[in-house]
Amino acid sequence: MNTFHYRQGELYCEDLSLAAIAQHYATPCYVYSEAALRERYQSFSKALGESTLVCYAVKANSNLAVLRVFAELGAGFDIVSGGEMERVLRAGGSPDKIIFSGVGKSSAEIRAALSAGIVCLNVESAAELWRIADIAADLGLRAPIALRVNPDVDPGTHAYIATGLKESKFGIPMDAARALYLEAAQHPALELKGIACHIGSQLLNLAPLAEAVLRVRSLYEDLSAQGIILEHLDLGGGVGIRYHEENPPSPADYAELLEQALGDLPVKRAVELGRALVGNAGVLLTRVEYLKDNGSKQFCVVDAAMNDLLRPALYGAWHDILPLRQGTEPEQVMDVVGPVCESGDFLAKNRVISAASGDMLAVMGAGAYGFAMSSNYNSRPRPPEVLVHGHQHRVIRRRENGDDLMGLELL
Ligand SMILES: Cc1ncc(COP(=O)(O)O)c(C=O)c1O
Ligand SMILES: N[C@@H](CCCC[NH3+])C(=O)O
Repeated sequence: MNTFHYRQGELYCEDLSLAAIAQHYATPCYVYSEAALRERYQSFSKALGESTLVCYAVKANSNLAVLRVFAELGAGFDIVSGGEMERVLRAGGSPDKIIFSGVGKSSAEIRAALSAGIVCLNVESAAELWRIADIAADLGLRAPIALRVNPDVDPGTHAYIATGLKESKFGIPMDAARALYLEAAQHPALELKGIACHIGSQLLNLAPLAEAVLRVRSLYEDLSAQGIILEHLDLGGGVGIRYHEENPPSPADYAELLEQALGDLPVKRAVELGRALVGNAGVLLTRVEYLKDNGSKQFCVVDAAMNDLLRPALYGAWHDILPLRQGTEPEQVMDVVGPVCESGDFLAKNRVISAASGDMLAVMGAGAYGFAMSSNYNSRPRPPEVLVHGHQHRVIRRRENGDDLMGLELL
């Protein structure tokens, strides 16, 4: 699907000119395509089939309107906080399709999740397991749980977003998990539902995931042999997307991997996809304030910054930057930088760009971990978010103003 495309020199989102949107809402501004959200979810859910619950990993983009699109499509949700659970429920998500991951669930979050009746808590340590058991017993419930195992495989991604290596804080080592299942099976307030695993994000090569899935399978078989029959295997998220020249796995590649590894088991599956569902459904629009020549270095100073899109500063991540109107300015090699007082505040380094002051640009691939990781650093209001549907656009989160930035403080 060609969500963002040029028509007569203007960049469009679906049937709307992004320049017109930038003029309407001012910049910086996030824009998402509803058609792209739907298409990405449907292609994964179709490829993976009915035996797999496709959960949307809310952390990637937790806007209520985005969540509502996925809820309407029947998605499950992978959450990592009580706040994310509130948002999913507010957007119409069903508790019986919510999975709760994360290494540091508080007692209040566990109590809220159990009371809401979510389908499974993915447990990350023995200490957390016994806390969940105590809270469930106190509530007079049985807690539905999976242990998140750490398969110790190298996902071949950026170190900050690799989660399945033994030195990472996530999951329980396989042998410890095996023993913990046997103990947990004796506890009356625990209901053993499945096994969970997630090895990292922006996976471009499926071989490490295949290895992890085989380790999960082996644990499932061991437990079955000991009389512990689990209902589901949650294989996590992490399918990568194309930001620049990557060649990410397709939904069909991913489905084939799961089918080959698990197709003969009488067990349901869940996946937790974030970036693959929303990453290329969104852009960040920005305007060029100044071109600046420091002699040896050229800068394109724009009105979006690391507080709006942190990925380049945090991971050195590449995002394509395209003009909203293809112009005639000569191309130059420039750093695209924002107004924030940090030398790490850049959206691109040494990029060939044709731009003049006042031009508008789109930072591509900004639908995942864009607004979700934004902040008010330098007391900058966070940008609005806009959803496009065919010829229509609507604001789905308004721009923050000075009152938003000071409203919670006491002099
Ligand atoms: C447990 C868990 N599930 C799902 C995801 C979603 O990852 P992605 O956006 O790469 O699909 C993450 C993030 O890495 C995660 O930690
Ligand atoms: N924030 C990361 C992904 C983190 C995945 C969550 N475990 C990124 O932008 O690539």
